[in-house]
Amino acid sequence: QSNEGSETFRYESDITRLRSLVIHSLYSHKDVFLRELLSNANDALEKLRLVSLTDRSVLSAGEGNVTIEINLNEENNGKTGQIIIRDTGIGMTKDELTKNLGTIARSGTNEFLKKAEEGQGVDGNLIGQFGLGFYSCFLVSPTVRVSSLPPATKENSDPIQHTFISSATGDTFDVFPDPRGNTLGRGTEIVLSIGEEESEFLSADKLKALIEKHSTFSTTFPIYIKERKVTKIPIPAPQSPVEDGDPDEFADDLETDETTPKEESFEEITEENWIRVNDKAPIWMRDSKSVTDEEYKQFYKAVAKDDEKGEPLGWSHFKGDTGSGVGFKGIMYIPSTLPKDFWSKLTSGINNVRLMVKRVFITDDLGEDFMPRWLSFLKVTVDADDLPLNVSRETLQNNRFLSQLQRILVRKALDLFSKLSNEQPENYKEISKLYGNALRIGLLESPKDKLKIAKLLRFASTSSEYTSLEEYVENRKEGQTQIFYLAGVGEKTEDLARSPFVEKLYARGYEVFLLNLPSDEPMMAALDQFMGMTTQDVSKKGLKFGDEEEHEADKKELEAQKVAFKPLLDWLKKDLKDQVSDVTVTNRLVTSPCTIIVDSYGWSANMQRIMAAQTDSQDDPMFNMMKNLPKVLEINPKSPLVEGLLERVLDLPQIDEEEDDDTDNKRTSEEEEELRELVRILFDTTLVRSGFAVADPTNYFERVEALLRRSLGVSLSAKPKIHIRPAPPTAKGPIPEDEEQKIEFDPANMEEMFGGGGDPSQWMDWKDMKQQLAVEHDEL
Ligand SMILES: Nc1ncnc2c1ncn2[C@@H]1O[C@H](COP(=O)(O)OP(=O)(O)OP(=O)(O)O)[C@@H](O)[C@H]1O
Repeated sequence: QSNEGSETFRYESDITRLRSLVIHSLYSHKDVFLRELLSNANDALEKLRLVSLTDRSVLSAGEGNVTIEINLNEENNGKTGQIIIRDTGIGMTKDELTKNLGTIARSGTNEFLKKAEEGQGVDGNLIGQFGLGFYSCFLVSPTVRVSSLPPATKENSDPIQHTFISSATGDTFDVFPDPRGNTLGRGTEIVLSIGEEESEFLSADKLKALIEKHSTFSTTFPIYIKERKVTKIPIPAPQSPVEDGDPDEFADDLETDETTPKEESFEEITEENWIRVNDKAPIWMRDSKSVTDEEYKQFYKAVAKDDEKGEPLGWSHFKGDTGSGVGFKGIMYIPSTLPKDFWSKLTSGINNVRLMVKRVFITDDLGEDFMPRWLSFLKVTVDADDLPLNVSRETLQNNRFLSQLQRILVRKALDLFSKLSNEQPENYKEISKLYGNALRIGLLESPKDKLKIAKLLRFASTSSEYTSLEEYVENRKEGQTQIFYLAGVGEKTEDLARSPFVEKLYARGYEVFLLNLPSDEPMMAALDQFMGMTTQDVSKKGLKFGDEEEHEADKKELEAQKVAFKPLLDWLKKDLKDQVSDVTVTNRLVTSPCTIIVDSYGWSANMQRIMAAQTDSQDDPMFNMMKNLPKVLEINPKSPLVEGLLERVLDLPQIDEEEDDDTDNKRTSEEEEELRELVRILFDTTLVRSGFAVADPTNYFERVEALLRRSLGVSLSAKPKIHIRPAPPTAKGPIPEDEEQKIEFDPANMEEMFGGGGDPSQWMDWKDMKQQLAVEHDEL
């Protein structure tokens, strides 16, 4: 090299690999170079600021800033040129230039090399995860020249500006004293030579757009860019004799054009101005009191490009400390729409948390389960004041800061929901419609927060279309210790309100939650207790009004009814012994003659339907066990129908218990057989009324028909008068050709046959569909 005092150094082997990997694998993400260089410049300026705290003299060479200049190569019509980035930061000595840029492997290197060489996700994300730093400049520039000058200090009172030169491919680099002398005053200058292929970067507008995209908030130091403005100034044309005359004289003359000034008569004036690019402080760094709603909404538009409505339903601007000394500031938004694929994406993670460190964007991929999936819709920007910039994702995930941050974000989210529910009740209705299901899942998945989440839920009930658990507890009746609810997935609340399980509670004036979301029942069961009350599925055993003790008369009446109805109970128990484990008298009914309940630990009818919707559940032993758990038939002693049944049973011919089995058949009188048929119909109907499925629908319909025949006086044995004409004998020979009717099984014809379905190969495989259903169920 011709530079005086130049020394040639060999790159460390890892660095050579890193350099070539960066260049090859990130080819399509070239524009990261600017972000990385600006981030380095910011670090250098921050370091200078730190040093200046103890030694003011280092600041003598002026303010801390970054400047970007584009020099076009005029010989080449501006198709090639240079980009020069200067900072007035801490700079580097000769030694530092050599070590920092060439010979010392940095923290993330090995991990990055491993990942990149395995071909794992070498894309924008990987760039975000690793500080690729300096070597990204080789993405756009085949040779890079760095000159640097540290400030004068006691230890180094007369620093000398040095230059580092390296090409993208060689395995050596040179360092020498800058032949220009100390031109920088302080700091670092990076000169990139831009070839024709990368000429898009030789535009101030392009660079400004890149800064806006990646680094608007990346530094508090001003970034200036030199803009060239070319203006054309007309040069007054020499006076012609024609123009001396009356101009109107030629007004209609086609030749007039000839008098307009020619191109040569313009002069180009180039003005160069330094324009500040990053003059806005990011809103999350500001005091929330100084930020207007409009500004919050504007920022939301920038972070939530996928929100069609573009307006958040609420936001929270927070700052704090993780407790381990890392301060942070952030903003979280509740979007006004859920992405269409939100529920199917729940398991694959949504990257809605943008982590910045000191305003430098680090990553929006903190791993699938950084935010609990039920809160993954929140759009969050968090800026930490202190985290190593070049941490990899693995080290990030193990970072204490992140696990603390995770807890804090959940808490902030719950606080935000709670604040909105108190302060903006109308808006909260919309929120709870959109996110109610997610919050229910949150209650199921986050036992620690279940009481907080429970307060955020809203339900319909027998007394209100929209109410909360807290309001429910407030409105409870004296002595009431249970929160009553009935769940029926997808059912209308009006229909649930008419269920036999609700009628007595409703008639007595107790409030019952009417729940129809799939997550409702498991959620209520998981909640178990709320403000000292327990949750009670009214279709299950264990319901208590709470005033039973005070009403001795009621209790006595029930006892008396148990005695009076004993013959009916005994008869039913015997007759329905395969279907129910017990038959009891109940006072939970008003007009319905009977109902079927399950044990408190069993699945309700609703839950059985949910579980049955799961593919393959029929073969699942757990499903079958839960499905066949004993049910109890409860009869309403006040129902005229039940009274009628009792009379019938009492009227049955008396059976002598002493007689042996041989005579058993004779004992089954015709009356008893008829009664048995009626009871079967009543039982099946009660199953349906109670939300269960009838075991054998064909049998059920035959019984109903028999009942109808009896009431119409039609003979039970009468057969339909119908003559069945058998099909002709098996056909022989080929099918006669008839083009019009011929339908060949050709996938290309499928569209016609089924009225359009696109490319059959794109159709969902039935197996996939089953799997998807299973996934949906699991999410539940
Ligand atoms: N503009 C600069 N001024 C002063 N020192 C610099 C400058 N740019 C780079 N350096 C030095 O060179 C080192 C290597 O830079 P590089 O960008 O490759 O990695 P890094 O800064 O350590 O990581 P990251 O890219 O995550 O910031 C830096 O640590 C710093 O010491």
